[in-house]
Amino acid sequence: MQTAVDIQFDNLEHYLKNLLSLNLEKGNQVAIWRKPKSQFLQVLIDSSGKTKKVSPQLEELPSGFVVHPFEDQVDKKAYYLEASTYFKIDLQIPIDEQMGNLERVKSLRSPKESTILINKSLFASGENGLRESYFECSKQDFVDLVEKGIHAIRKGELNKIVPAKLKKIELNEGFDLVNSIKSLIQAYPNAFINFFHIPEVGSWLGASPEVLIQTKGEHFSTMSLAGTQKAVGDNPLKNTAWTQKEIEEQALVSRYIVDCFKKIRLREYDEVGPKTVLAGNLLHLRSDFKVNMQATNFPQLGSVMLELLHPTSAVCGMPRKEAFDFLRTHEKFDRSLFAGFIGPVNIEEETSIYVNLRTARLMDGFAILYAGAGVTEDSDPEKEWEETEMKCDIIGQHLNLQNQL
Ligand SMILES: C=C(O[C@H]1C=CC=C(C(=O)O)[C@@H]1O)C(=O)O
Repeated sequence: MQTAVDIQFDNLEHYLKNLLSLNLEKGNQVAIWRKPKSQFLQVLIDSSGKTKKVSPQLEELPSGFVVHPFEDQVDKKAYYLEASTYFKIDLQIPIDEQMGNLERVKSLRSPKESTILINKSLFASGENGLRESYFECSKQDFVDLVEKGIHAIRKGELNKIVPAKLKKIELNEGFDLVNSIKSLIQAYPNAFINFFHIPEVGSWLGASPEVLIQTKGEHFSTMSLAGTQKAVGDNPLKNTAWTQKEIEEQALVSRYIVDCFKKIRLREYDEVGPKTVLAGNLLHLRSDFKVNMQATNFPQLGSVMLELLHPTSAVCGMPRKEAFDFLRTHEKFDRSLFAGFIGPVNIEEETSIYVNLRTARLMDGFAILYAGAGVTEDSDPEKEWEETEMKCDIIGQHLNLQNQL
């Protein structure tokens, strides 16, 4: 075995495979992410050996990573990985030129050996807690749910609803997590690429397009993201037309955010948009909201808005309570962490919480993909189904890659 001093890694993948195999084997909790448009891969390891839950009073938390399911917990708490170790890797610099800034890995395994060990630890986990979510959702189940939603909207019980489905796909025997992370990073520069592993909860991999709340210094931001179509042609951002249904669907999410600001009597905010944005090979409509927390005297706006916003009408519906009750009654599976929120807290003086969308739960031999679609009065169930298929593909395409062992 080589010692820490003379260990040489061929490349980023080789280093990450060694780092992950060692930490997963030890039972550590791990979060790895790359923020939209960033050149850094950020790595957090919680080696406390304890699964922790905290109230998401973000401003008071030490550096960490939060993970909250779609449903509010009885105790209103989120899983919390504390940063026993935190560092970042510059994706534009060869790994051997930045070893001094990275977590030391004290033994060198071949990529193949590391991948086998990663899979052993990755899949040994997650047996507790969220098991009831393993359920197959047929096309008919989803279409029926959309029709029920449209019916409830026509009766005036709801304005908008976001039914979801789950889709089980087989994983190749040599599933290569690190290769999938790398592939997602390259494919989706505008997404929040994330992987997290909490032994008692499970392992998830995703590429979220949606910020729930972000705070940096005195700046707070959030966004309303909705309306989906496939990006086609040379310049989809300029040449896309949106239907009334999609415009309304997104406007309802913006209205939801503005209603939250109203609840706390916050009047000074900037709203820009909606504009067309690219998320993978999909287009959405997005409006950005910004608040100066110092000027408005709202130092805790991050936590306050997190509580008010989640789950937004981009993943649940409007009115929130009625939409939530509708999904609880009619959606036949547990969303688990899908459409919950995840992200780094107080790391480098920034907090960035994303909606857990375009995501997969990694299981032994298979993955569960999740996707929802915003339904309004004018929705076509068949089209909503196709939309969820496209959303599932965003992650699904990057799981069973050519085996590179
Ligand atoms: C619920 C999802 O996306 C939301 C975010 C953007 C566009 C959406 C839509 O067009 O329905 C959804 O509201 C999902 O990806 O599963």
